[in-house]
Amino acid sequence: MAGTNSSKIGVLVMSYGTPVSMEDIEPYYTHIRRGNPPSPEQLAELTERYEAIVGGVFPLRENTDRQVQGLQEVLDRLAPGTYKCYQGLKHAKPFIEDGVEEMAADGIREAVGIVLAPHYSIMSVGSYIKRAKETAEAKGLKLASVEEYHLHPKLIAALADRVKTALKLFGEEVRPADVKVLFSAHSLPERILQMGDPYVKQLLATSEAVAEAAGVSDWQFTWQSAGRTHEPWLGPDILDTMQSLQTEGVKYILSAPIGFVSDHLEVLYDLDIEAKAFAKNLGIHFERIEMLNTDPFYMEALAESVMAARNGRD
Ligand SMILES: CC1=C(CCC(=O)O)c2cc3nc(cc4[nH]c(cc5[nH]c(cc1n2)c(C)c5CCC(=O)O)c(CCC(=O)O)c4C)C(CCC(=O)O)=C3C
Ligand SMILES: [Fe+2]
Repeated sequence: MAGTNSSKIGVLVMSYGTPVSMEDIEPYYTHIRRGNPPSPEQLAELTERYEAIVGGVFPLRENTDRQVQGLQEVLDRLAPGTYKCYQGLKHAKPFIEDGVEEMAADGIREAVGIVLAPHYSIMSVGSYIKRAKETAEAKGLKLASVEEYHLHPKLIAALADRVKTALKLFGEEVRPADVKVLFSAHSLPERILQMGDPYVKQLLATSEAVAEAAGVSDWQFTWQSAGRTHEPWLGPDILDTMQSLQTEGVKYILSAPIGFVSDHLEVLYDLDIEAKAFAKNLGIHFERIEMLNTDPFYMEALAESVMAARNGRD
């Protein structure tokens, strides 16, 4: 049995994490809030949002499991017997640290970390990688990392394909040119702008590349899912943007949440329930592109990024 895993390169696949059950929402939320438990009102509000989208399993958990498995399959095809994937979550078990420890326990000496989020921000991908590197160092494991893949040609192709497909959801009478495509991503506190963070620039670059590949000329980028804290968050928010678009006479909106890769709360609730109802009130027909989940092109973009990072210097 010796050496079956220890000769492999570990791949730490990192994702946000989601609760395992309704009872688990409180400890999960407390972890997101760096150990400060939410107020009863905050907890009730988040629980209601999850109740609206969860039918049994929390969708992000299933999707992350499938994405890790899908990446393993592509890596096995491209480089048989070379890589072994492990999961590491930011706010739920198995935590990022657990994933690195599991690799170390399997005898793995060399690994690559990648986050299931294509755009780099110090507050998102940067913090995942920092935690992974700290544990790897403590365990004597060499860890390279993929910092971004927001312009990977296969990611752009997969997203453009989804935009083109979704433009047909408005019906035959509606010309694609009459539809406003609204790219969006998770807002972050405005102070990232003073930190020289590449997040905004990368999101605009992805939006532009996808619009071009899909032949879309009428598009805009907007933020969504801002936190409810006292500091200012990046705007405009998607609801405000839709309000302005309505006054400009826009009747059809295609939502393209390119900052996310899975069906989860920010998509299934914030867009499909909240934004859709808001649009309906404005008399706007609102549709959304399908999320990437285990899209084969997305899985290949991840696999190629992992292989490139392994061959790279860091
Ligand atoms: C940049 C970014 C991404 C995208 C990149 C990435 O994927 O990493 C992302 C994804 C996600 N965010 C998620 C869930 C939540 N995020 C929260 C709160 C926060 N998000 C933040 C940032 C991000 N979040 C920040 C700065 C906060 C404030 C607290 C803090 O400073 O950390 C809260 C608290 C309540 C609320 O504010 O709504 C929840 C429940 C889920 C899981 C959904 C599910 O379970 O289906 C996913 C994929
Ligand atoms: Fe979040």
